[in-house]
Amino acid sequence: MGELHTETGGHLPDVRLAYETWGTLDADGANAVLVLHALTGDAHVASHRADPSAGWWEELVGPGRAVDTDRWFVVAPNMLGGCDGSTGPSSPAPDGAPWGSRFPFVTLRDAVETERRLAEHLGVTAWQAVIGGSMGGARALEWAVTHPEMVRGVAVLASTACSSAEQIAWAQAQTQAVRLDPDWAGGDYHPGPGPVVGLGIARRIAHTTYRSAAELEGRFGRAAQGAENPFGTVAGPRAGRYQVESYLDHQAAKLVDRFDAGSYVTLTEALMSHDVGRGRGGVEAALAGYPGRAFVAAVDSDRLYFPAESERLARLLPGEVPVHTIASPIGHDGFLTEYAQVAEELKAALEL
Ligand SMILES: CC(=O)SCCNC(=O)CCNC(=O)[C@H](O)C(C)(C)COP(=O)(O)OP(=O)(O)OC[C@H]1O[C@@H](n2cnc3c(N)ncnc32)[C@H](O)[C@@H]1OP(=O)(O)O
Ligand SMILES: N[C@@H](CCO)C(=O)O
Repeated sequence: MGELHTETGGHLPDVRLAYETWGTLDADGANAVLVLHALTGDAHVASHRADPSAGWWEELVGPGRAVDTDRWFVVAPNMLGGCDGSTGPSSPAPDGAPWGSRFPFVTLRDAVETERRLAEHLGVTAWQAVIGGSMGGARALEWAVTHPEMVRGVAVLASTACSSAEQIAWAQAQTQAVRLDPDWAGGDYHPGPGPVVGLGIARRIAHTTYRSAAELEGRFGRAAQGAENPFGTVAGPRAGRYQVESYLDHQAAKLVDRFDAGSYVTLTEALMSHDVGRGRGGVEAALAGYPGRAFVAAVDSDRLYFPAESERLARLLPGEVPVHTIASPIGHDGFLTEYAQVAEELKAALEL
């Protein structure tokens, strides 16, 4: 994608974006749909011939699905700063060593600029829809506000127009957990293994906010993990655990296995900076300038991206925009597990 001067004055001499596509682009380049991933997601939204493994929104995208790949050319990039093929802190800098601490602070606007260049590279002239959940929804809104002439429809699931103090607070605990791990080494831990303890703690904090208290209670309650004695964690050398501790240990290990700590901090801080109203006279003024279609959905049990925030977003978008409800007991992650509930409404609202 060439060189990038970032919003806050950083410089990347040569940005690479990894992406996947489905379907065929028409000659006018306008039958396109952009799908944007959440914090630790990737470009693999759905299966395709080259990679038949299920994607994270498998039931949304494909032949005959709500985003019908027989009709639409679907594009999904890995975000700038990520670790699934796009340029991020673990990628080589011009001197061949990983960027590490030299990787600049990036914002969602910087990510949108790299995605705009990707559109140009692919020959896409307009998006019928830009769709995302959580951080993907935040980027989708940034797209709509930054390039309204290119965005005919936007879908924002479990997300907001700007990160709230509460969301920033949870995120800060996570970035601190990574940064305060001695193996972070100021961000220059490559080749690794790096701050795996800190990253694991960050995921435990994050994952708890992605789920609901009711789900954790119903699923684990106060049960012990197998024959382990939970009181062992306090009293003795035997590290007994509650079942929910074991579950979070597992979630932490899974993320540490598949995600780079530098990317985790970079993307988390990009999301903390999210504010479509920055430099545009505030959120209200920024959203008022978007003339396209909009679809907004919230998970009823979300305790990180409250449904009330989606209602505010819908009110501020021009026209009558209803908030569609994903009914799920699990919390924020419901936009990844039960999105199919709103797939038909999304298709209708964005004329897909
Ligand atoms: C694998 C990848 O590459 S994912 C790439 C794309 N990723 C993304 O888009 C990120 C977003 N995705 C996610 O965050 C998640 O995948 C979600 C939210 C969609 C689903 O979360 P999951 O962790 O799969 O579901 P769930 O909360 O039910 O946890 C199940 C896991 O907990 C484990 N588990 C359940 N109870 C316990 C326990 N008491 N102790 C230890 N582990 C436990 C299960 O064995 C299972 O393990 P597995 O995932 O290794 O099979
Ligand atoms: N579980 C998701 C939700 C973030 O909003 C992720 O890790 O990307």
